[in-house]
This record gives sequence, structure tokens and C-alpha cells, in this order.
Amino acid sequence: MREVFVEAENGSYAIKIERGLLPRLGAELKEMGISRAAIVTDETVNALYGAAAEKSLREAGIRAKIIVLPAGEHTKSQKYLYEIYDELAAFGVHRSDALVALGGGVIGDLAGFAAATYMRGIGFIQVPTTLLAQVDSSVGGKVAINLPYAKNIIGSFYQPGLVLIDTATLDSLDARQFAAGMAEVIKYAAIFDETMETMIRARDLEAIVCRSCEIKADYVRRDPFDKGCRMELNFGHTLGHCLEVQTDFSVLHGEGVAVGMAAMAKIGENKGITEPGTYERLISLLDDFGLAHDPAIFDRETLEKTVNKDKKMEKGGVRAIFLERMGKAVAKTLPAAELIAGWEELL
Ligand SMILES: NC(=O)c1ccc[n+]([C@@H]2O[C@H](COP(=O)([O-])OP(=O)(O)OC[C@H]3O[C@@H](n4cnc5c(N)ncnc54)[C@H](O)[C@@H]3O)[C@@H](O)[C@H]2O)c1
Ligand SMILES: O=C(O)C(=O)C[C@@H](O)[C@H](O)[C@H](O)COP(=O)(O)O
Ligand SMILES: [Zn+2]
Repeated sequence: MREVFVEAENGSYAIKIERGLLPRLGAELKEMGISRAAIVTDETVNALYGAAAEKSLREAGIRAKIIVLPAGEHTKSQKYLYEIYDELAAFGVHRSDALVALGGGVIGDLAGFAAATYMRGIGFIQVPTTLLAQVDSSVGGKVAINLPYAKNIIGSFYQPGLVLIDTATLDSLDARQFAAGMAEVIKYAAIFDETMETMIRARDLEAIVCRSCEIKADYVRRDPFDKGCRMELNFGHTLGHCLEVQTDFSVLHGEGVAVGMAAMAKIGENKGITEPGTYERLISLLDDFGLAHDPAIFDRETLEKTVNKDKKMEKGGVRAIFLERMGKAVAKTLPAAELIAGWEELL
């Protein structure tokens, strides 16, 4: 088993990574002193792994209940948040009990926000089953729901007590979801560690998941509340979130991030911030996974609205994440209009 530790001022915990780890979930929770747990999952993941997760808890003597929600980004909403609260109340959950998020980033973000707010905080365990969730969303404690016009706009920072990653769950992931997860992996190569390119090209999944968790853990340790360097993890997201909203979430999060990263790399080169050649290197990686990156896809009006609602907005403009070169991010504050003008130059 590989283990990565997250040591942050708002919570420290282990990320345990191993193929075939899911059946150990119950034993891990028992060791943590948990005797009652509600599993939140979606319909697709429930059909694949719900029974195994529930069995593992019951075999460890933990009272378990499974809450099954529809799959997809629209579930990260007020409606399903309140459905979780009602189910937790009916199951008699208390602060010493736990909520287990079994699924992708949608379930992790939603269930995490429910765990952060129910009784002002109950136990929270992440069991991510998509590549995106294993390399990014299950780590770091950003939990949230969306409004139809803004991503992650209602949320909190709430670290899990444990992240349990069974890489065998990736076997059932379809090619589109796999590619969307790879977008966040390519992000780590772009902002922090260009040497990841080798493991990405080789599709060495265990290495990819482990290195991604190490990088994310390091950012979270240095800046748990997203006030400084952690914003680099948002590379490509200002524009990516625009595309998700613009398409009513039919473009996946990772797909949006891919287009956003490519656009920011090109805008950066045009502005003299980014070393020439970086854009070509980045899109060659995106192309390897069939990730689209045509900047013409953005709708100007939605772009203006979403850039102005970005959580990185501050005095003087939006804190925009550029690349200095492959493997190194740099943040620059610029007026929203300047960022949009930079995008227009790409058309
Ligand atoms: N909190 C964070 O730090 C953070 C980081 C990145 C992304 N996110 C959020 O994560 C969300 C995207 O997460 P996602 O890409 O995992 O999407 P998702 O949770 O919607 O999962 C994608 C699809 O894959 C299915 N699925 C899940 N596991 C599967 C498996 N093992 N086999 C087959 N199908 C499976 C799901 O049912 C779903 O239909 C977005 O809302 C994004 O904003 C959060
Ligand atoms: O953990 C972070 O910090 C990130 O920014 C990771 C992103 O990949 C992720 O999509 C996150 O949910 C974005 O958060 P937001 O603050 O831009 O809503
Ligand atoms: Zn993201």
C-alpha cells in the first residue's frame, strides 16, 4: 500500500492507495472508532461498488445506511444537500458518526459539504472512484455545491479524516471520464512537476495517482484556505467553470479545465508571461487523451459573468493563473476585461 499524508492546520490525515482496498473500508473506520456511518453515493457507483462498501462496514460491526443519489453535476445542488440532511436525521447520525463519500467529485464535494454543516460537522471519509476524484477532489477539503450560474459558490473547507483510494475502481470508468480526470493530472505537470509527463505518456496509473496526491497534499499543507499558492491549483478553472455553466454542465469539469488551461497558456505566451513553446507542449498532452481545446467554444457573455464571479476576484481584478513555463505556475492580477481581451486575441 502507498500512503501520502496531508498535514494541514485544519486537519491531518492519511491518503491510502492500493488496488483492491475497498473491502478494508470497514476495518479502517472501526480503527478510527466509528460505529455508525452513512454512505453517500450515486446510482452508477452504487450498482458497481455500493454492496461491497456496505458489506465491508457491516462485517466490521458498523451500522450502515446507503444514500443513493442521481449521477451527474446537477446533483451538486441544494435539493440533494437537503435530501442528505433528511437521511442523516432519519438514521440518527451524531457528531461522532461518519459520512462516507463513495463516488466521484460530485459526490465528494456534495457529501463533504453536508458533513461540514450537519450538526456543524460530523466525521467525513472520502472513497473516490473516478480518476479525477482520486487525483484531486478527494484531497484538500474544498467541499461545495453549485448554483445554476456559478460553480462551487456555496461551500467550505472541511478536511476528511481519511482518503481511501482503491485504484481497481478505475477499471469500470469510461474513456470520457478517464480523460476528464487526466486533465487535472496534466494540470499538475503544467503548474508544478513537468517530469510527470513521462508517467502520463506511459499511463502508469498507480504512479499518477500517488504523485498527484503528493503534489496536492503539499499545496494544501502550505495554504489550506486558498489564500496564496493554492490558487495555482485553479489553473484553467476560471475559463473552465465558464464552459461548465455555459453548457448547463454537459461539458465535464475536466473537459472545461482542459480548454481553460490551453487558452491560459496561449494568452500567457501572447503577453510574454509564458515561455514560448509551452502551449504546444501542453496541448500535445491534452491531444494524447482526446481533450478538446479550441478557445472559440466560449460564449463572451457567459465569460464576462463568470470571470466577474470568480472566487479569485480581488481589488484590481482577477487573480489569473498563468504558466511561467511547463512545470511552473505564476499568478498575476489583471482586470477581467484584460483577460477577456486576451481570449479574444486567440480567435
Ligand atoms: N473539491 C475539489 O478540490 C475538486 C477538485 C476537482 C474537481 N472537483 C469537482 O468534482 C466534480 C467532478 O468530479 P468527477 O469528474 O469525478 O465527476 P462525477 O462525480 O460526476 O463522476 C463522473 C461520472 O462517473 C461515474 N463514476 C464514478 N465512479 C465510477 C467508476 N469507478 N466506474 C464507472 N463510473 C463511475 C459517476 O456516476 C458519474 O456519472 C466537479 O463538480 C468538480 O467541480 C472538486
Ligand atoms: O483544491 C483546490 O484548491 C483546487 O482549486 C482544485 C480544483 O481542481 C477544483 O476544481 C476546485 O474545486 C476548484 O475550486 P474553486 O475554488 O475554483 O471553486
Ligand atoms: Zn478542478
